[in-house]
Amino acid sequence: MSMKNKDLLRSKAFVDGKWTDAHSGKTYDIKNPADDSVITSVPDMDEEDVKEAIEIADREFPKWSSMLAKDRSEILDKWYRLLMDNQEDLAVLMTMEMGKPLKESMGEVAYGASFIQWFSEEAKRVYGDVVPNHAQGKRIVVIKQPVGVTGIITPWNFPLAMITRKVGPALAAGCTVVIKPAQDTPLSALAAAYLAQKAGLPPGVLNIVTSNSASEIGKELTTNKLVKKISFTGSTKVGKMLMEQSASTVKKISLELGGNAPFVVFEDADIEAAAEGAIACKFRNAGQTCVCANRILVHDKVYDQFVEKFSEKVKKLKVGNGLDSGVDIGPLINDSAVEKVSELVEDALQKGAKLVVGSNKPEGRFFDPMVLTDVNDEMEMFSKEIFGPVAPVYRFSSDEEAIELSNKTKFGLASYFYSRDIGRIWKVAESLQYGMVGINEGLISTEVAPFGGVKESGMGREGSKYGIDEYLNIKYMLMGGL
Ligand SMILES: NC(=O)C1=CN([C@@H]2O[C@H](COP(=O)(O)OP(=O)(O)OC[C@H]3O[C@@H](n4cnc5c(N)ncnc54)[C@H](OP(=O)(O)O)[C@@H]3O)[C@@H](O)[C@H]2O)C=CC1
Ligand SMILES: O=C(O)CCCC(=O)O
Repeated sequence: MSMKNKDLLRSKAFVDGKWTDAHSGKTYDIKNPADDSVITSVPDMDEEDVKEAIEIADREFPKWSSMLAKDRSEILDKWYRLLMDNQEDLAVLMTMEMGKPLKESMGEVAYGASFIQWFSEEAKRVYGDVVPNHAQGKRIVVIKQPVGVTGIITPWNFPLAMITRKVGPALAAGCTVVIKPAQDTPLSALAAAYLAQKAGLPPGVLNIVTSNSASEIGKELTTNKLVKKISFTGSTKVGKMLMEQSASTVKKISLELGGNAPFVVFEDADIEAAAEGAIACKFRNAGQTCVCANRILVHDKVYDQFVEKFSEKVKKLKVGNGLDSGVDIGPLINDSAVEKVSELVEDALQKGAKLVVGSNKPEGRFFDPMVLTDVNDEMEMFSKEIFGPVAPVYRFSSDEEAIELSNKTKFGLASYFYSRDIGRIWKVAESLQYGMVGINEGLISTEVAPFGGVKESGMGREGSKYGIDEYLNIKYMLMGGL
């Protein structure tokens, strides 16, 4: 399968509305993780390049932010339509650079585009307030203003959606942006920028700096005084570092970091629905999402029944190159991801876990999806993000134990549980220390709901009516002498 519109494959960075090389002239290759074939190469930019992009974004900020919201909205809406008109080509490109099955890439393009559509609408609804006055002869008015130049750093697992759900609200609010996509997956971002330009986005409002020197680019974005906001999705380790660096200029920050999602099946659950939900939740993107079920916890009474049903479904998942039809699970992103998954499984096996489905012997970067039983909280995978197609199934025997095990982690992003008892549903949902809870549901991502975590999973919310606030400052004006 190949792309019809070859113009969507870009091999340069995008700065000031121009397709740009690195000052140094350096480039690096982008490879398909399924077979290591080189797709193209992109500029390997450095501190000097990103500094220039920041200055351009700063230069454009006054014009973009003072444009009528309705006009910004129209450009975003046009961009949304172009993304959807090119859904298939963008999906092929995404599968080539990232490996996920084509059907998931199609889904991600629609999901990614939905943030642009949603925020094209929200752009027109940035309301202020009139506060009842506290003293005679005075008036208080509250307005919201765009934060300013925004630095955006995104991961490889959702090469388009992680960008659009930051860029959508940022542009809608009136901010200009400098984006550093993941080094492995810059092509979806560049294709989206190409379409943004076609939609009429003025030069310099959206800039993409490609680089395989993340720390150099990150340092500049987080310490440059012209950047007023940092929005990051990725590992907790890097998120903490960026937070620390951003402290030097006290930037506003949004962090969407790692997760360790529990997926709890109570004894009164619809076991068939729970097994189906666990498949979607665990194996989406070959398990490489921060909201994937990382720990499946099942009540003792229904444990064997669940494992049997779930295992039957896992055995049916087809592994292969994401571009081939019918594939459910593609390759992992790179060799270090394969190594990390193997090590976590090996640690569990050594501590007594049983591998009941799949294999810990990858073929290249492809794993047969695994189900592990006899797992416990002493194993490393209980507390670490697996980020691979491995489903450990833990046992519990009371609601209290399920809640305690679920919350026994430094992370607090997504959680899921299955039950049909309304009293239990409220109690458990309120007790889970997570930003998001799926109840009898394994897929929770949508542009209309606030996505985000608590504890070391980060801060801030993306999508929904709340998402745009991350890119706005509140100002209050007190008028006296009336
Ligand atoms: N919450 C989530 O959605 C995600 C969580 N993860 C977790 O993190 C693990 C590691 O994945 P990985 O891709 O390495 O995640 P990282 O956090 O390393 O990467 C995410 C983004 O941050 C960039 N980055 C890396 N180091 C720095 C730095 N010092 N300064 C500024 N930016 C930096 C990366 O650039 P570059 O690509 O150039 O290295 C990428 O753009 C995964 O196995 C998973 O557990 C990973 C991805 C997403
Ligand atoms: O893994 C991530 O980085 C975000 C999860 C994707 C989503 O469901 O929005």
